[in-house]
Amino acid sequence: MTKRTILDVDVRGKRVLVRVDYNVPVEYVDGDARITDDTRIRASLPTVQNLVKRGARVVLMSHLGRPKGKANPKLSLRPVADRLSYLMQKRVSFANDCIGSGAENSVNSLQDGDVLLLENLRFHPEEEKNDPSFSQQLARLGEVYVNDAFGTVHRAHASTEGVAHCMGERAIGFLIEKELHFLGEELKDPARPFVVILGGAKVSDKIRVIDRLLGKADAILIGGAMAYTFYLAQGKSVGKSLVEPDRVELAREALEKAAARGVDLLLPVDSYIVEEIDFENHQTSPGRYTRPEEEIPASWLGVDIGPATIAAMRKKIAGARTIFWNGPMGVFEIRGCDKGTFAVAEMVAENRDAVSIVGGGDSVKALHRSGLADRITFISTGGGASLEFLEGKPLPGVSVIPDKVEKEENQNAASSSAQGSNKALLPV
Ligand SMILES: Nc1ncnc2c1ncn2[C@@H]1O[C@H](COP(=O)(O)OP(=O)(O)O)[C@@H](O)[C@H]1O
Ligand SMILES: O=C(OP(=O)(O)O)[C@H](O)COP(=O)(O)O
Repeated sequence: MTKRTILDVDVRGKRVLVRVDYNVPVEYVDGDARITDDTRIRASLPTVQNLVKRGARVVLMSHLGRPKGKANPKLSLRPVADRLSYLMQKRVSFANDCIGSGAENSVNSLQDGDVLLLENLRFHPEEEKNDPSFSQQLARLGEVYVNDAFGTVHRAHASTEGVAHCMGERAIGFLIEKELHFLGEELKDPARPFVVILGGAKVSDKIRVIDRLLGKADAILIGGAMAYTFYLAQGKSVGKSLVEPDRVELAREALEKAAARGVDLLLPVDSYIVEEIDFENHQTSPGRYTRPEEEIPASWLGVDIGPATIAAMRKKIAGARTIFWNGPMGVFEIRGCDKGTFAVAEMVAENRDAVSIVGGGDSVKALHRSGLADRITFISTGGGASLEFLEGKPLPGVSVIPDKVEKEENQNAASSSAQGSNKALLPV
């Protein structure tokens, strides 16, 4: 059964509250925010443009980063409104808050076909708590609820789940529809060997997924900060590397399970290490590679995989027939710590016999930086979301949208093909 989409809803003259994922990478140069990858904004355009064309009053809402429930000017969505306006060649207004009288006044002044972006939802702690009264305040801003935030469908937050229960009309947008369709088709019965590459910094979230992936993948290659929690589980020292001590037990269980099931769980055998890292100014102290199997000294931290690890990964990636990659291999934003990530991008791109899927905000940014994005089969806007989909878990942001009724399915088969341009592959 497929989900109701925006094509199943009459939107003309209605206030349509759309959850998008505009959690884009942002860097600050001389105090000014610069969006360094706008894939997620571009990916929302088919839905937003379709709603505008059909005379909806479009109210967009998103989070940006993890401000922990407090307003933080560095995580304002205002620069995103400017980029969206540029991409649409159309005025996009901005509300300084996502709830309250200011937001309601901004929404009420919209005309048919206008677009408004609300300020960062996560400036309110109630968003991530899925607080019912916060959901009701959001629901006052629209008659129709649309979820098109694929990157955030695995979160049961007020804007992705709670608010939908307060609104009569609900649907998914074209981005979620396309992602579910592609990932569903390709990952249902993946061509083997199926190789999953995992890295990045969201260790506590993503390490939980490994347990289920052990039943699906033939090999799991680990890099990024994720690797160091596994090192702890093996009793190795990790110095000052980013680790999640609460997840060491999970990592130990995953290692045991992988061995018992004969799944290749490949951990780095060497790392690029530094003594100091300044994320804000993109600098590190001079670094060096560890020798294979050398442990990380106490005052150092691992910030990339090393050449021996890259060589070991090359073999696995070259032989794969399906590749799923989420999470950079190191702090690729900083020169010197980017070699592992770009090497993996190259290896994935080089394997022309495999279906390759790369997902996640930062992974996709790295892929674009590598210049190899057009050699990847599918670029997903979701990292954690696509992993949870692969794991087979219900996604709260999708479950909350009703299924199509049969009559609608038949009607839309015709109207979707007529609207083919709205469903083009990601404009990346
Ligand atoms: N060894 C490491 N130590 C600290 N941060 C790391 C390390 N390796 C990768 N990262 C960081 O992980 C971040 C991306 O992680 P994550 O959000 O999990 O990926 P994605 O957005 O692709 O899902 C990047 O900003 C990168 O700098
Ligand atoms: O960037 C995101 O996920 P991703 O890093 O897994 O791609 C989404 O916007 C979700 O963000 P969250 O992991 O802070 O809930």
